[in-house]
Amino acid sequence: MTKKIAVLPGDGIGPEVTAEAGKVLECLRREFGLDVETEQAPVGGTAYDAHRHPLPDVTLKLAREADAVLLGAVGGPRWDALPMAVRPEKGLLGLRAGLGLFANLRPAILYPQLASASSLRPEVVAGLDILIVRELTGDIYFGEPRGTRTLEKGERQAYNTMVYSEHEIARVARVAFDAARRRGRKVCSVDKANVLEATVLWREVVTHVAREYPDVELSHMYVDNAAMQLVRAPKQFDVIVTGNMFGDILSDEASMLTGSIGMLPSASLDARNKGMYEPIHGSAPDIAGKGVANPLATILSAAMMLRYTLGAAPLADRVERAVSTVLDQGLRTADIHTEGTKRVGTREMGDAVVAALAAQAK
Ligand SMILES: NC(=O)C1=CN([C@@H]2O[C@H](COP(=O)(O)OP(=O)(O)OC[C@H]3O[C@@H](n4cnc5c(N)ncnc54)[C@H](O)[C@@H]3O)[C@@H](O)[C@H]2O)C=CC1
Ligand SMILES: CC(C)CC(=O)C(=O)O
Ligand SMILES: [Mg+2]
Repeated sequence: MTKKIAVLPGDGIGPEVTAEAGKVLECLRREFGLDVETEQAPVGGTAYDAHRHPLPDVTLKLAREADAVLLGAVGGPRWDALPMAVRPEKGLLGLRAGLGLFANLRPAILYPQLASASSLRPEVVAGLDILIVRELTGDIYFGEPRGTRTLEKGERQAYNTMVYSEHEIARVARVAFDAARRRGRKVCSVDKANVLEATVLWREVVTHVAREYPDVELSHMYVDNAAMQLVRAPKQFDVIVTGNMFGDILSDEASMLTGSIGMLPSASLDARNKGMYEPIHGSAPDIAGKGVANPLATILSAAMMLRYTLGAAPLADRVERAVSTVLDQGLRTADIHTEGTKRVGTREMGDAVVAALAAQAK
């Protein structure tokens, strides 16, 4: 049966990079018989401009009814002064919560061709393959109470609440342990249990869940140390499981080990592997509209969609192979450009991936 993909381009470079992933899906349809149809809807700032809300009902409905969602990015300076409740980022958080996407898989894999684009020495990152499993619907991003109040003497005070329940921790921990079983059988749980009660509970629950996985080695690390270890010796990690905020920050850090934030895809999954797929980066207002954004993170997110939700792992392999081919050809967007390689724009990079994919059908 035809699978439906909701495409939510969003803001800034979002439409530029999702357009290239769209071309890749179209190529898979044409050349390899992938049975999908796509439908677009607004999210983020562009949705606010059109509907006065960053997540209009029509978008949430489309996302709920679709088999999978492909999202670009949301946000930008144009909407930064809006009240928090209608900021573009709330549209994204609303989608994650509304679809129950509690597990965010962020693979940080170094393509060998990009070793010299990494911010670390090639020998430190060669062969890097880390999976960050970030809890996505809890923590300080969703905790109540939150807000701003005025104290007696007229000074304003703002507050947020870091909160985790046992079931939220246990379910994402199981995702991490299950993933570790399919790879290096090591999970490092990252927390701040020396200071924060919410993460004392995190550590307790992860330790408890680990008993179900005697074949997987569990370690714990404080987040400040983890941030340091990621740039000191990143290959010590196999699967990292952590909360929403720490995972957000550590995955941006890990992306640079692979050459660029423009290389890191993600899958946000519910309990039945229905998912939303998006690059880990934001709307990059500094380069939006210039045609220079790296579309590979979004194209690789579409590959994750093929693998996790559409049951088309062989096609996911093909897309990843096509990305490797264009890197072999020496094509680089500005963010991964190094001496001796050819600088290309967003569209040229997307077209090259499509050409490499189509060549596999010959
Ligand atoms: N998932 C989402 O939709 C996210 C949205 N945001 C929003 O995006 C806006 C900008 O946030 P920033 O903190 O600047 O983060 P950002 O990820 O948009 O950009 C950070 C830096 O990375 C570069 N970059 C990002 N993606 C790139 C790509 N594909 N190719 C080449 N370079 C790339 C940007 O040019 C910029 O210099 C904000 O409104 C923020 O709230 C931020 C992160 C995630
Ligand atoms: C709205 C933010 C939480 C988006 C973000 O930075 C992310 O998901 O990586
Ligand atoms: Mg982020």
